[in-house]
Amino acid sequence: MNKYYINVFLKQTAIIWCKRCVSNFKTVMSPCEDNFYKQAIVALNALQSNQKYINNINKNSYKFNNFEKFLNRAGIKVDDLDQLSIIHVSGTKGKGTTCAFCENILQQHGYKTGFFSSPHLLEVRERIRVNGIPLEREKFGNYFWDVYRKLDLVKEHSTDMPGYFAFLTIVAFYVFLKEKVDVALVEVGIGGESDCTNIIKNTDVVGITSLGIDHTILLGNTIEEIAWQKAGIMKKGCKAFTVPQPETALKILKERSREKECSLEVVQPLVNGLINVKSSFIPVDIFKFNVSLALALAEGWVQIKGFKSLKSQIIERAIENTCWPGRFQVIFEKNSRFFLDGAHTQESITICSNWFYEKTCSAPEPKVLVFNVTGDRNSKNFLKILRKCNFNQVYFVPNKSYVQVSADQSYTPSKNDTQILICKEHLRIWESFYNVPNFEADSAQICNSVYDAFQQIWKNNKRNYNVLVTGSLHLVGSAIAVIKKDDYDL
Ligand SMILES: Nc1ncnc2c1ncn2[C@@H]1O[C@H](COP(=O)(O)OP(=O)(O)OP(=O)(O)O)[C@@H](O)[C@H]1O
Repeated sequence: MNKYYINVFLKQTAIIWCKRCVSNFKTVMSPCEDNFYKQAIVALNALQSNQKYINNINKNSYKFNNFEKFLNRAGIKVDDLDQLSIIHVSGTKGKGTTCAFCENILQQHGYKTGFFSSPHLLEVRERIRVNGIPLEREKFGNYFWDVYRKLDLVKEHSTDMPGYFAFLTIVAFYVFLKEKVDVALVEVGIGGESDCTNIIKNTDVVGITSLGIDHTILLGNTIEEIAWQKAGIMKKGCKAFTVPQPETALKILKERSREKECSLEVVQPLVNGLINVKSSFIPVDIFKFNVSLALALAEGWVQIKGFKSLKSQIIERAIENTCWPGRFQVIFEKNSRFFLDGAHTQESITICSNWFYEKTCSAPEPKVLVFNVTGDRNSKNFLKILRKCNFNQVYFVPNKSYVQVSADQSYTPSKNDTQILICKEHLRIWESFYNVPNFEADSAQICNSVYDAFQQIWKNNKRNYNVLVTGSLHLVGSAIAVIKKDDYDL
């Protein structure tokens, strides 16, 4: 039995690794097919990165940025997207988890599902799923090159190509049309109003998950501004759902739903008896919001399509065996417990540190933090929250699995490498806590990669540790790549 099937930690941590999850990480390929896929990744990585795109755009004029032009060049007219029945989801936190639950509920009722999400943990193909399974490498490669060649053929100058996220959005639409999915769950990239996924004109169902402060450069500094952006995905005649939100944000959502001429329902966070369903991979505070919204989206969708009502037994089973790696995931490896959660907003870091604290407060093992953040997020606030866990050892690391491991993963940080500079800033902040009364921490240091940090943890075979990896989903992805090295073909 594969070692990461093992649901390790006694009764404390019930992780349900369904077969769907495992297949996320393993595909056997012939060398030729593998090469085809790898070339696709190289071409994809050469497109403008999301970070560069964000740095270059003007907040007030970034709407779609030529997206329709690129979509047309790929052979898709905006009207063609009307063939898809879409559940469009925005929000600050919980989009991925909510969509994963909704996807599984609909799939287990026999509908063919498509799901476009971001970011990925290990491989980009995780972002485009059909029937709950990421596209196989070969299929991803085929679809990728279909779209890439069409765009490349007619480009007017060398940089006349969509950026990384826009390109993947086109591929996702292309896949869902070709695969003739019954329902396409589409998670926005950033915001809503101006996100390229919002090119869709007709949406059946809209979900807006918990709102909070993130991506402020693009979306604004207040919860009201952010709510306005996120509500931009509502469409005339759709059914929109959200979870309870701060009052001022909810007011904006309601105004937007009137303006867009659609209904808006605030879904209460407790789904009948479902709170007792044995899916404890996420803390109950998050579970009740994300699951209730997921169920409302699924029910809203069958209603709008005029299909039969969902069955409670199937719903329960689907909720039980949904998994969404990198979110409140616990893996046991080489005697240590790794708690992985890609929290990267203040609210999420609070929930994540409470989760880790509750699971480990009475455990005798030393506590270790492996941390990084990306973008313009305020790491000081995050670290302030995390310090309450009383870590014995802290590692600040770039979002890299290994230093110089293979051609496309190679990374040798220089002294002035931006990621190392960010780690230095984290270390400086952490060391400033040493003056805080009752603050306990043995030591903190910078490592060049997650592997380097884990080696330090594993070098002492006799000791068991509780290790929290958080601050960035990219960091969590790198950690999974290191932990699952034997199972996963890097
Ligand atoms: N309802 C929620 N409230 C607060 N935090 C949440 C909630 N749901 C998820 N999170 C946190 O957000 C992290 C990412 O979860 P998820 O992938 O579901 O959200 P997302 O909105 O898709 O995130 P991203 O914008 O980073 O893609 C989780 O690891 C968890 O820490």
